[in-house]
Amino acid sequence: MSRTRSIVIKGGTIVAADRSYEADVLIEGETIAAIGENLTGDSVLDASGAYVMPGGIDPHTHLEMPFMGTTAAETWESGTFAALSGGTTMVVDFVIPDSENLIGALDAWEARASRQASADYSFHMCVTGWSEPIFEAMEAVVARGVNSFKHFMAYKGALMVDDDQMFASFQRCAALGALPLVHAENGDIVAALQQKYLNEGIRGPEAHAYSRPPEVEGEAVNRAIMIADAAGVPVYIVHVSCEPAHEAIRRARQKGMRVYGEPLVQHLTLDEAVYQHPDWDHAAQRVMSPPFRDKRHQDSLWAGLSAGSLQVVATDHCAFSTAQKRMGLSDFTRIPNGTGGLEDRLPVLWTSGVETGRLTPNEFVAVTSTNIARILNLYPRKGAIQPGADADIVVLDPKAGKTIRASTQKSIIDYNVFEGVEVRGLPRFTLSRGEVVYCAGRNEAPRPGRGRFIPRPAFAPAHRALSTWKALVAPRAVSRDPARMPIGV
Ligand SMILES: NC(=O)NCCC(=O)O
Ligand SMILES: [Zn+2]
Ligand SMILES: [Zn+2]
Repeated sequence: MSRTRSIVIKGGTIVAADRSYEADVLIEGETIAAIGENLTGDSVLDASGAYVMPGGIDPHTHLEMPFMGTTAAETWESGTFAALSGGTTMVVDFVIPDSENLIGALDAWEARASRQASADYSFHMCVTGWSEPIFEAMEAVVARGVNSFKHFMAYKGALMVDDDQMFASFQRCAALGALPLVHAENGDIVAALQQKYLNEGIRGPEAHAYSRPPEVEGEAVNRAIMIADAAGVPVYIVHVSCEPAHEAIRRARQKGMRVYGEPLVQHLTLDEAVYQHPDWDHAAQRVMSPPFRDKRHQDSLWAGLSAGSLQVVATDHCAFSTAQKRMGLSDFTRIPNGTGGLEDRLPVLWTSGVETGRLTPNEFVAVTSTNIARILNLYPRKGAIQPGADADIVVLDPKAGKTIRASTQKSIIDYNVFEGVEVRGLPRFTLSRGEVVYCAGRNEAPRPGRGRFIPRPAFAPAHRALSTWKALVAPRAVSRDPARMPIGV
């Protein structure tokens, strides 16, 4: 019988969310077998001078997403290769059903992913309406290992749900032990502002930002949090871009509410000046919702990450080609919304976060991997360097650097929103379930289809705690002595 081959990662500093220490990591097969000194194995990966971290988890991607009359050009094959080469070993993508057939949509996403993905993956299911079949299907979705449901408060006339639909779906999430996610922008106000700028003849990408001011996001985040509280369920706000949104999350968490906030690496580092760029393509390539903001909002997001009021840094990787962006040449509302970042999230965050002292290396691991593994009930299989965990590991070299260029990226998109940015903190090796899937200096793509669907059970610990508490404090009928009741009614 053949013995499982082992690998030892030697000479590095293990950086976990809670501490850093020097040790070797022994991998047998797909999992971590031991952590200690002087470990031996069949082969050795040299991590001297480098950090050994849990592989990044990007909980917000839209690979090959059908959206705004086209389909995001980044495929599962190119997107997951890009992810691995940037140190991200797992993505969580959004299934968008175009009918009440949630399971059919899940099957379609799974078919694309299982054929092409080289990184592990999981899914969130989108709830884009409300009906008895959707209510029923949500249970079947959870049984398939998908424990999170996304709701869009924007994209009126397309994906947007109203408050009553969202409340009904949140209640269903509470009962099923699932986590609701929310794209929080007031879709009615956005639609009205879009019309106003079109009427005024402001038709370029700059109007995209004008029509989605921070207040529109702040209002929606407050509303989503209140609706979640009324439904008795935790809530996760995606792509938090500004202080009013962060403020709502911060305030709720101070009251003990179980609310999570996810800024994107793009919102932390790129600003709204891009929409004023004289080159139309440059501005349109950066159109996403919510739009990039000014420095005041970026400072708020950074503060939230170090203070703990924001927990996760994602990308919302939803990448369209320049040709696709030009669908909105004469009308900004037709520019497909979305930007890329999967390949660049870790190096950009390392450079702008850890190298500047805004994040410690341990906080970096927390916001790129461990926190989301906990929130999505994947921990410690993912998001941890410990015996028994999947050997999803990035050996990050803090001295290795590059200038980001679309011409050299793994992503198949013809531009990069971080073009020209100098970064350090590049992967020397990326391992996915014990296999070296990326090695700096070698341009070998991993095998498409090697990635695996990772099921996520319902009732994460925070969900269980909140439902216990809500049951304890739920309104109850007062039991009265009949002698103290009025007679004759
Ligand atoms: N964010 C964005 O502009 N596009 C992707 C879809 C979404 O998350 O709203
Ligand atoms: Zn969104
Ligand atoms: Zn998104």
